[in-house]
Amino acid sequence: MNAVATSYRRTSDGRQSKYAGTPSKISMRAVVTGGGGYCGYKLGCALASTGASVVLCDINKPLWATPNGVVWIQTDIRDYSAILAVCEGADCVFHVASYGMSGTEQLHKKEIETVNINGTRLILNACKQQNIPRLVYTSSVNVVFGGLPIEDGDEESLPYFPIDKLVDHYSRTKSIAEQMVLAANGSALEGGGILHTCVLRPPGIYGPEEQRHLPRLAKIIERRLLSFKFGDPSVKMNWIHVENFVQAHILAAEALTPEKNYIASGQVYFIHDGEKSNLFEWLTPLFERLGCSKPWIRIPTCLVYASATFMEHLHAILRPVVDLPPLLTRNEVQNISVTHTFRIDKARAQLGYRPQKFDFADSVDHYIESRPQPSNYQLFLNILLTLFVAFILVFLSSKLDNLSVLHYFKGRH
Ligand SMILES: NC(=O)c1ccc[n+]([C@@H]2O[C@H](COP(=O)([O-])OP(=O)(O)OC[C@H]3O[C@@H](n4cnc5c(N)ncnc54)[C@H](O)[C@@H]3O)[C@@H](O)[C@H]2O)c1
Repeated sequence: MNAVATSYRRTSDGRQSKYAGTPSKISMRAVVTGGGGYCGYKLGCALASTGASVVLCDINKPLWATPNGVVWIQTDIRDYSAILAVCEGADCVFHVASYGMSGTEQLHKKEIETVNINGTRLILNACKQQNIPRLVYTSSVNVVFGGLPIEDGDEESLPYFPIDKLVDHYSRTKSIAEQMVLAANGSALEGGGILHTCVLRPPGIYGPEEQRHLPRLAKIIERRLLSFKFGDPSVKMNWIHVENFVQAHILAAEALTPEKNYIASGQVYFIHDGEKSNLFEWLTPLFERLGCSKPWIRIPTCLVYASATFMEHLHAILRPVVDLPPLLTRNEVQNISVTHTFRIDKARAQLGYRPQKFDFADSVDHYIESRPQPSNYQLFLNILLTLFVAFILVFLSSKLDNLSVLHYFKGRH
């Protein structure tokens, strides 16, 4: 607890905020769960730069140095006594931590459920016990998108996608956690007062030093595993730059205060850059900077979906021996091949959210400049993987008509 107290005393004086619409000075004691991860860390640093004192609570240490006003405390959000200690004296919790969003993590059901559902429950309980009046929850567009097209959807008209029909544990658990957070809005705090909660639903996040999507996509492209494209070229999705993500979170926390009439209390908001694009077009700078040609072979989405199903099963069978990451999961195939775009009018109107313009190519440049060069062993592995995937695709093509999963997928479109 000393570390927390020390960090709180180190509250810096007000410096100018570079985040549009956010106050230039924030006197807040904030806890950021998942603060060791990309977005949580950036959020914590931005809060500190505006004068807040910040505790990053995460099982993992941030990859980057913590500036003045920020302290990292190793905390598992499934450990209630640890959370209680970290939350003591805080004014606002940004609950950013999650598990299982992409790649092989998506298949680790038990970890996903304990972190995303149980962890969220404990965080909410800690807010009530430690009299923390504000909680901003980072959710995901996946709570409403489950593989059926959504064009310019808004918060009021889109229902939750039925939980039992979501194909991945991450989306299912984010949906359950989001609903728990909203249900907790208005709960009594133990020392008097009320807990105000709100939810932000970002799409895919990008930015310099992003660790989750960009390095993985680059690897896949370099291994020529993305030599094919799938899905209709008119399919669109949104993205959000990490600085816009940060801006929205700071504004949401402000909008849970009496000064802002608690306007965000019990509300959900879609947030993104205010643009939509086709994934394969959007990735053009990455293909170019890696010196790889853009995919020109178009293969049926149902074939890719079948491969993803096969790879998920293979992963489950082999997991006791080796954790073989699937190239794509079913959820990722849906994300790429089905339009899902959202309106951000509500965030603009109620939070004052004003997304700044960013170029994905800048994040790619940053990645290319800072990454280590691939070794000969990695190049050899790339060739092996390319052959393996080619084999699976040929095998599945020959079985195409016999796979019931394809009939299922075809039936949805
Ligand atoms: N990255 C995206 O494209 C994207 C898209 C939509 C929504 N989101 C949401 O945004 C949030 C942040 O995403 P990110 O890209 O920074 O992810 P990230 O993986 O970089 O960060 C998540 C952090 O949570 C931490 N964590 C996991 N289990 C924990 C536990 N038991 N206790 C404490 N900490 C734990 C991890 O160590 C990690 O540092 C997440 O809630 C995610 O669901 C992300």
